Amino acid sequence: MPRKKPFSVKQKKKQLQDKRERKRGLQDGLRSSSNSRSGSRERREEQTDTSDGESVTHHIRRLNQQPSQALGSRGYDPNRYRLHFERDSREEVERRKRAAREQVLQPISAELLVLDIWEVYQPGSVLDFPRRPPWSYEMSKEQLMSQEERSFQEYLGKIYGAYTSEKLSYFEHNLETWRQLWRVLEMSDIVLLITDIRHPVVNFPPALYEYVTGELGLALVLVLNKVDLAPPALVVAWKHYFHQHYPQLHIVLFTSFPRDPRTPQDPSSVLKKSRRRGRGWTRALGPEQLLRACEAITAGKVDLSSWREKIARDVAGATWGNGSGEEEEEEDGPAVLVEQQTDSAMEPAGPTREHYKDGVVTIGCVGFPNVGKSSLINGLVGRKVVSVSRTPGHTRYFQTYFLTPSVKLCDCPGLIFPSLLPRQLQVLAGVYPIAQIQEPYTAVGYLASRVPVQALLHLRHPEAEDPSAEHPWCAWDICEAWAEKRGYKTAKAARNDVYRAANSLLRLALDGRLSLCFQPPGYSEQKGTWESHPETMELVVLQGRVGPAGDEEEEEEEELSSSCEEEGEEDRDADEEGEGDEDTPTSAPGSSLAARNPYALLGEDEC
Ligand SMILES: Nc1nc2c(ncn2[C@@H]2O[C@H](COP(=O)(O)OP(=O)(O)OP(=O)(O)O)[C@@H](O)[C@H]2O)c(=O)[nH]1
Repeated sequence: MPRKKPFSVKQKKKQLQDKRERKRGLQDGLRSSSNSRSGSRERREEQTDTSDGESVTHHIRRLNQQPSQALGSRGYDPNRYRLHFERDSREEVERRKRAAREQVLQPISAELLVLDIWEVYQPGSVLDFPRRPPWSYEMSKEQLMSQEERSFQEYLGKIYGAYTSEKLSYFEHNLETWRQLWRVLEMSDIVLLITDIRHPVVNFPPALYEYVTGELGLALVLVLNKVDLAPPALVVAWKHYFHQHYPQLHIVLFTSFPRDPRTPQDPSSVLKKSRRRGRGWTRALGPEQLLRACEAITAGKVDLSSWREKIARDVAGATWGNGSGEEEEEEDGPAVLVEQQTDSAMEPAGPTREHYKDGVVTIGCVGFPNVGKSSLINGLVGRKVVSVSRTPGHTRYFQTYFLTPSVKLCDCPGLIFPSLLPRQLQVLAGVYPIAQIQEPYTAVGYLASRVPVQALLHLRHPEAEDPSAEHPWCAWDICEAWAEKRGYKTAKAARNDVYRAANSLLRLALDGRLSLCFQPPGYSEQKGTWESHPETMELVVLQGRVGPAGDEEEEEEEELSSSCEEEGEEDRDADEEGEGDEDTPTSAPGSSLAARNPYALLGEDEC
């Protein structure tokens, strides 16, 4: 019998650790390395980068884990494109929790709601996005993959070599997601960069602008989306800001859920959720503008008359989908949604790019998570063809859809580019799945320093005996007061559930019910000019024209007891939004709730 090899304690420990990891991997429903390009790395909690001879270790947190039952049933790994972020260290989380309990919140003046794109992205620095390294047909698939891995690790190494983790924003560490961007850019004739109008600078990486308009020589359309959530004057000011600094952009204003900015709303609307009924997706504002931009770009090389006819039909009410929630057969377009989750779909395109192949224009929709890419596609089509969710990272692989026989739309998963944005602001911008945040309190503090949350929600300070007396507030107090008001209790000790309250507040901000809008430099000084700008008037009229009529939307008040959220509020943002059963933000510009908000920009003097 062969003698057993001696085994050190250290080796034994390592063996056990590996075994545990393997087991955990299986429970997580992760695929075996043979099916995954990232291979065994997928199961590790750490990534090690060795560029520059230095070892840079990134502790990665993987979000949006899918249940293992989903594995394999449709022939692909649902966890392959999960969000991968650098994990906040335990010390950092503890430090932030302490700060949330101790730091008294100071209101921040309107001037500081300015976001400077140069500070956020430092154009020309290593805060770039990863590119597909050069390749040739002689390379095997494995060679190609490992070259991409290496180049990605070098990219990460450069960023971590230049900035400390504390300075860096959350950004995507999953190479698979970047591969999706590469593929979408290779396929596209026109690139749509979709941004949220409340903070378009957050969603506008200048490196992408340079790459698309310069290196690729493609047209870039900037979509300022969700314009229903900002005052029209601010929307127009942002439009001009981007025109001035990025002259090659085509800019389109869009909202999938228009509402009339002139209609005053009940201040208590912050606690109401509205359900969309009636024509739903067919009311989107912006398809006509987008068509005009595409007509200008294609300059007659593609026949877009079928798109123009479709818009005319939508406007006339004879739409492809009547918005009743029932799917309709399409009259003149193949109703094909192609899910591109296969490896072959992800392989690089040939070196020569054929524009407008077969007389079809391919429009790639890219942008950060949660900016409304999928909603925009639904809004263009006029019915739900791709699913929409509050959870960032919901779209996991790119999908294509023929809007008309000559117009192909391509929906890319949300991408988080590296920047120097505070992580709290990223959370409020919907980049991080709220239900999975380790420490939500400082993000609440960030919000409450800029929006008078206590006043808007009529919160009573937890230590206040006399409610009329002034009390200094910290972020924790706000969460505690909201838990008290909503009746959120912990299951074990029936104490105020502060974590749940913090999540709930962040969701109100994300939905636009607590409004936090940033402004371009110089906006406050020229506010009057923007308010009387002809384009502002035009936008008001346009939104009023397509905004929902009274019978198409109804509002429901959420009860102030925890029982109304028995489903588990932690999971609410994970739900896919269904047609006709959708929470929509109710704090539109001009709402009196917003009007009482001295820090946020919404309708300060509109009511
Ligand atoms: N108020 C308002 N909300 C919108 C609009 N468009 C999308 N939303 C909401 O924003 C959230 C995200 O929308 P999606 O269309 O799923 O966003 P996405 O960019 O595809 O997100 P990922 O799948 O994470 O990449 C959902 O809660 C939508 O209801 C809009 O025009 N106005």
